[in-house]
Amino acid sequence: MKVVVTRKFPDSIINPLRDKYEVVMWEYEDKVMPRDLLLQESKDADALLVNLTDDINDELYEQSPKLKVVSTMAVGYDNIDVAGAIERGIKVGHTPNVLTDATADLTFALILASGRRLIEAADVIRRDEWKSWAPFYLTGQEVSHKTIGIIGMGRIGEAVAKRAQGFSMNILYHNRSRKREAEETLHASYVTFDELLERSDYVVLLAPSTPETKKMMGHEQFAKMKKSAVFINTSRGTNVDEEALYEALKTNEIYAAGLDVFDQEPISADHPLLKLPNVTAMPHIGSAALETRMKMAQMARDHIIEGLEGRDLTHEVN
Ligand SMILES: NC(=O)C1=CN([C@@H]2O[C@H](COP(=O)(O)OP(=O)(O)OC[C@H]3O[C@@H](n4cnc5c(N)ncnc54)[C@H](OP(=O)(O)O)[C@@H]3O)[C@@H](O)[C@H]2O)C=CC1
Ligand SMILES: O=CC(=O)O
Repeated sequence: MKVVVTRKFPDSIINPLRDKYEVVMWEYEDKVMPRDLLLQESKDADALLVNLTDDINDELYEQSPKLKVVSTMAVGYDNIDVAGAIERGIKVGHTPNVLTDATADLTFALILASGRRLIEAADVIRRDEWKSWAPFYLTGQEVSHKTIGIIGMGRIGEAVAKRAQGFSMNILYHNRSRKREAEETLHASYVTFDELLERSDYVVLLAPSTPETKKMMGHEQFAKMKKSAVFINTSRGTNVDEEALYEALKTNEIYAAGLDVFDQEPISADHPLLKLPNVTAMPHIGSAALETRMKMAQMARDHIIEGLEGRDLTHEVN
């Protein structure tokens, strides 16, 4: 059987696949496998080990009759046509849980960095512009004791809430469904989307990218936020209307934003958002801790073996 791997992985990850199957692996870790090559190699492939930059869609399924497993090294699977896969009996695997803490850590780092202007302050020193201590120099927003509103209180949302408890924050959340257990253990209050926007000092978006969440943060939503509020997005860029976010930040309708994800990735340095001092931007590194990425790679690899051996995938999307 043939497995196509769309990024270069270390031998320790790939050798267990090589022991059993023919493996075709793209030669770069940091470059996307060209679409035409992916399509070419997928024609007789039994399984694909992919990531969030690969578009796995009908065009690919139609020309890959042997395909049995698509395993992505990510928890989000908005780049995969899951319904199309299921229709064809193709199993789809993803990597939840192992990246929850690392992504929650990065989310909280963005909360602190955006609220307390850390990147702006570090840049002042690098540019040799620090003149003296001053009473109101580089003052930001407090984090401790403030209200955090989590949109998408799932695995990562709950892990962010746990961190927020350590900062004595008041925790609000909004999901499509209530999570009574989380309300008890995390002392979180369920509120409507609008109430969350109106009351939160830190609005944190952690809902997946779906047709329902597309641009769920737009002009109307930013207008409802406090002028002193900080917006954090570690979910997907498609969940935000970036023009509306730019306007809200530029006109001080909101205080700041911390962003790990963008509508177009990689975002260009010319993008208007990146010209604003009150934007802290990261290149989609939510889960980028070495130990985490190794666990994700192992899990994604193991899903290939499980699927090709005819077993259920440990973390199957259905
Ligand atoms: N920046 C990065 O590097 C990373 C980003 N991510 C992103 O984070 C997302 C969340 O991951 P994870 O916590 O593991 O996923 P979960 O599925 O555990 O949580 C997602 C939560 O979002 C809620 N949700 C879904 N649709 C809506 C909606 N329309 N409105 C409000 N809430 C909604 C769900 O609750 P309910 O169904 O009740 O609405 C659920 O509680 C991923 O899908 C991915 O996009 C993940 C890892 C790393
Ligand atoms: O964005 C990352 C993911 O795992 O999803």
